Amino acid sequence: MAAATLARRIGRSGVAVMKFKSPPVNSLSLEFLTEFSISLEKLENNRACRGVIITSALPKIFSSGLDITEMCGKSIEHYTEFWRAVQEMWLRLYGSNMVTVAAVNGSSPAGGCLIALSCDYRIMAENPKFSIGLNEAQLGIVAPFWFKDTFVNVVGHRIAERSLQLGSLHPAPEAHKLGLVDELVPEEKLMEKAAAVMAQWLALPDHARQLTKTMMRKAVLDRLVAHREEDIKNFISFVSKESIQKSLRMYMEMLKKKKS
Ligand SMILES: CCCCCCCCCCC/C=C/C(=O)SCCNC(=O)CCNC(=O)[C@H](O)C(C)(C)COP(=O)(O)OP(=O)(O)OC[C@H]1O[C@@H](n2cnc3c(N)ncnc32)[C@H](O)[C@@H]1OP(=O)(O)O
Repeated sequence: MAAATLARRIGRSGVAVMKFKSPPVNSLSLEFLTEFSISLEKLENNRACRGVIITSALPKIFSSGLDITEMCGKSIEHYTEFWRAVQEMWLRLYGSNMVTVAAVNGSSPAGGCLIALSCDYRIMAENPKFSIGLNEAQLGIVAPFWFKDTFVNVVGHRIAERSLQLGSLHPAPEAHKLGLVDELVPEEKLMEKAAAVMAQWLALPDHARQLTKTMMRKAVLDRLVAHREEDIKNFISFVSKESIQKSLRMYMEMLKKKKS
C-alpha cells in the first residue's frame, strides 16, 4: 500500500515502533486506516511482539485526524466502508493485548487524539505549539459515543464534557495538566522516554496486565461491538446532511486559506 507508510521494527525487547508517514499531515484516509489495522493485527498475532510505540515520521504533526475529504461528497457505500475502517482501527488499538505507548511528537487533533487516547500511555513533546484534543465541535460535527467514552476514561467526565462541547485543542502543557497526556518531555528525549515507559510496563507478567486491561476497557469496547451497524447508519445519516457537508467544505476552505 502506498499512502500510509508505517515502519515497523520489532527489537529483541519485543517492542515494535510504528511511525506514521503519510505526508503532508498523516490524515487518516481509508487506505491509511486499513493499513494501520492490518499492521496492528500482524503485531498482535506475532508472539515475539509484546508492545508497540506509535509515533510520527513527519515533523510537527502526529496525525491531523480523519481525512476530511473521505467525508465530503462521497457515496453511501464509501461512507460505510470508511466508517467501518475507523471503527476497526479503534477496536484493534483500544482492545489490543499489547502495551501501547503513544509518543506524540506533534499536533494531534480529533482522530489523531483518539489514537493517542486509545494507547495505554501518552508521552508528548513539551512544545506549546503542539496541541491535542477532540475538536470535532469546531468543525460543526460531533464526536461519536465511543470517541467520547475513550476520552472520559482518560480524563474523567467533567473535563471531557467541557473539552468536547468547546471542541478544545489543548496546547501540550495544558493537555498535561488535564491528564490528557501522561508526561511531557523535550522532543529529542521522546523515544528514549517511550522505551523506558515500555520497559516498565513490560516488566509485569503479560497475563495479569492483559486481564486487567480487558477488565478496564471491555464495557466500552462491547458497546461499539453491540451497536456497530447502528453507529455506521448514524454516521451516514449525519454526514449526508447538506448542512454538515457545508460545514466540512467551509472548514477545508479555511485550512487552505490559512496558508495564503
Ligand atoms: C448524533 C451523533 C452522530 C455522530 C455521527 C458521527 C459524526 C462524524 C464524526 C466524525 C469524527 C471526525 C473526526 C476527525 O478526525 S475530523 C478531522 C479533524 N482534524 C482537524 O481539524 C485538523 C485540521 N488540520 C489542521 O488543523 C492543520 O492541517 C494541522 C495543524 C494538522 C497541520 O497544519 P499545517 O499548517 O502544518 O498544514 P496545513 O494546514 O497547511 O495542511 C496541509 C494540507 O493538508 C490538508 N489537511 C489538513 N488536515 C486534514 C484533514 N484532517 N483531512 C484532510 N486534509 C487535511 C490541508 O487542507 C492542506 O491541504 P492543501 O495542501 O491541499 O492545502
